[in-house]
Amino acid sequence: MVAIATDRLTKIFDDGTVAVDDVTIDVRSGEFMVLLGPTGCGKSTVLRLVAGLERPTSGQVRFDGRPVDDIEAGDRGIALVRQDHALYPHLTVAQNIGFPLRSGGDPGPEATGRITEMAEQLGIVDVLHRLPGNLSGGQRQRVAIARALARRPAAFLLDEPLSHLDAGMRADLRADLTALARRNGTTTIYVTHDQVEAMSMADRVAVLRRGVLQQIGPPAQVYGDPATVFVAAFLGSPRANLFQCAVYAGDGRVVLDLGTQVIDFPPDEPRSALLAGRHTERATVALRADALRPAPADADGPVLHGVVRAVENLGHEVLVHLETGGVPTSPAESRLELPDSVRPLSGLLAEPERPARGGRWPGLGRLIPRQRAGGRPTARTRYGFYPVYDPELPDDQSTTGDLVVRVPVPATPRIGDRMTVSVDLDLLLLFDRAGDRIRL
Ligand SMILES: Nc1ncnc2c1ncn2[C@@H]1O[C@H](COP(=O)(O)OP(=O)(O)OP(=O)(O)O)[C@@H](O)[C@H]1O
Repeated sequence: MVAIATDRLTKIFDDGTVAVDDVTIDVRSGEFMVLLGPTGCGKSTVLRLVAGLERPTSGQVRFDGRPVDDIEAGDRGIALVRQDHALYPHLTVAQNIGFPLRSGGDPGPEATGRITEMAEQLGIVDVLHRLPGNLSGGQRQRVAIARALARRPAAFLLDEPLSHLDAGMRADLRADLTALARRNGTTTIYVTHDQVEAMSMADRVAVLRRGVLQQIGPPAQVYGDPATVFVAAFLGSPRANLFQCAVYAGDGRVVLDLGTQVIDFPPDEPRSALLAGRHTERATVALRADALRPAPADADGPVLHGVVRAVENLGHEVLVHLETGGVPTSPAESRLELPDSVRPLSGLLAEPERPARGGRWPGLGRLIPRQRAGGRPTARTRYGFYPVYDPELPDDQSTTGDLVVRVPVPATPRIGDRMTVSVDLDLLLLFDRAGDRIRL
């Protein structure tokens, strides 16, 4: 099977849209690579460039190390399946699967054997004689996949092939497709905006945002060790809780100041020393539900307190939304770039309002949510606004000021209850104002 590489691939469309921006990805022979990102991030364009359906503005696509710029799409030996499966309506399932074999000049009996083999692998033997119009959406997509794989392509490209299907069919086909690709050892590039598909199917996942590659790695690594705040926010269900904070070190304490409360770090350890070196820096703290555990109100160690605002019962567990007074920034408002916000905080601290050294916690309580005319709370600090959230995340994926915590069903609290959660500092993720990870 072929190894596919994109080398500094860039695609700028005639209208000036930069769809793919300097993307370098190596897909190993036989690997299942998932391109993941929100709509419009350039996933399909990368796929179309690999397939030869678009020409790059700059950069190269290579198969087994050889540039394929001069090879037409039809001669690249790859199969492409999209969500709109485009079967021939007047041909039976068997004829559809066999179609590429016929045009490829395969002898009859061999083609018939291959059709049966593919139908068996995709669980559609029973419908071989039917016309596509008499199939379910899931069956049609299975036929499209069987047809694409029938002529043993060197690589298999799939563009959101499951997005039209209902949840049950999607889950079935997801598992079958992964097993099929692995069994045949086909190099596969699979495009999706669905993180569950990415996490469950990929050998490695490449996360794209606005045409730029954010991170590439095995799913568990990208989830657990995200390189950017965008990746942290995009992967995971429930979504990571993102809060603005300021690093504060003084009086023998190292804290992340969330405005109305703080996350304490034990003072005598290496990561606290690292953090202390960032004293007064503004950052984003990402807390996944995995990092939070209900705790007694007087628990030792780093904790956050809140009031239960909503309870989502998922059957096996409960997601509790806690109002903690933390400061989110809406995606729309994160576009704000006030002139102040590009000035280093140290400079601002040098100004007359600078708090006295060694005094009480001047940083605490400075991050106060303030209601603006538009009604949305925004970060209001003495240091100005704070555009740390990602405008690319659609509204339903953006965070509110809530902290979402998993709670076992028997311990379900009521709305209005006060709750304390302990914070696992090993799982706490911190990002600088550019959205890049601060590794502690
Ligand atoms: N032919 C074109 N001309 C101009 N702009 C284009 C063209 N094709 C795509 N784009 C733009 O390029 C960007 C990337 O598009 P692309 O389809 O690759 O994204 P995507 O991540 O696959 O999104 P989706 O999941 O919605 O398909 C988008 O802003 C899109 O509008």
